[in-house]
Amino acid sequence: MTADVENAISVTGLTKRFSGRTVVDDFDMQVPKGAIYGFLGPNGSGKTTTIRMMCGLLTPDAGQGACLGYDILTEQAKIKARVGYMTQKFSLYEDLTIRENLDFIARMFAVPDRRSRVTETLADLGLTDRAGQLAGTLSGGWKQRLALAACMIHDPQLLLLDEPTAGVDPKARRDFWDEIRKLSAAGVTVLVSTHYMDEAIQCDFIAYIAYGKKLISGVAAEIPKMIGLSTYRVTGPDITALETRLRAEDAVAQVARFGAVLHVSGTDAAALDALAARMKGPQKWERKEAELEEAFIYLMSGAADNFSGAAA
Ligand SMILES: Nc1ncnc2c1ncn2[C@@H]1O[C@H](COP(=O)(O)OP(=O)(O)OP(=O)(O)O)[C@@H](O)[C@H]1O
Repeated sequence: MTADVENAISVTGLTKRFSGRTVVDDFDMQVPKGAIYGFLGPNGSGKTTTIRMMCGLLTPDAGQGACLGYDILTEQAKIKARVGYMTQKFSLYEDLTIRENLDFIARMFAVPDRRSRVTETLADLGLTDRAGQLAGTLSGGWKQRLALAACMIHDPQLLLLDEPTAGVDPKARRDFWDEIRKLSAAGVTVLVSTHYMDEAIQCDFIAYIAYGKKLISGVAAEIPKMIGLSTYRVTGPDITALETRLRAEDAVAQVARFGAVLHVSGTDAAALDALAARMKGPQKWERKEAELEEAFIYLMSGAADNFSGAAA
């Protein structure tokens, strides 16, 4: 057992090769206990492989570290017993009832007082009356709540979420994140792998991974500053034509449109200021603090699948 009271996870030099190809390269990371940590990056960039190594679910070819106080190389079973994993796909049995599904998972994790824990979970979910219903007949939002409850049934200290709200309606999505916030406040550490901005902005910390390398990581609110993005908010007439013109400007790294408003960002503040001064007139240009939304769009804009391009 390694003593690390502050961090739920602390790893250095994690490296993984598949068929001679390095898919995760020298990855270091600390995840504070109770944090919601988002992993962003293109398809195939190594997010899942990284997360699995950090949690002792996959053995790295190089590197070391601790997860929940246990060595990721030698104490994997102890870590696994304390991890809840919610995959993107509904992974419960559609032709078992809601109660049977919870009971099955509780049995798998050898949950003490299994029956009462299942009954309690059903009550917490508000599904006591529907305990005998087949899980496959639930709506998407309810399936997701059930899946979350199932992967929390053994009181894990670490929760892994893989694009958790893909395909779920906005209300269910908000409820889901409320639930995740409560778990995080209670000390559960949450790792989220996602491509979606509305999942990314729920995270306290963000790591951006491309081609198996961590390109940026830190407190979510500080990511725009780390990238060095400057942003202007532009409103006024002929926004669509302006958008096209701006995309051709060297000073402009990206133009994000929010209804009738353009957020124009660049990494060279002086060049962007000069452009704003030149363009001012029909449209109003106001400097604004770059936010995580802009940073997310900027980071993900190069998000062609990994290993398909020249940089692979
Ligand atoms: N068991 C495996 N054997 C061989 N190659 C693998 C294996 N697991 C992952 N890979 C490859 O490693 C690379 C990284 O995969 P990984 O699933 O970690 O990426 P990801 O960023 O999570 O992708 P996505 O966002 O699509 O889930 C990919 O090229 C993938 O094909």
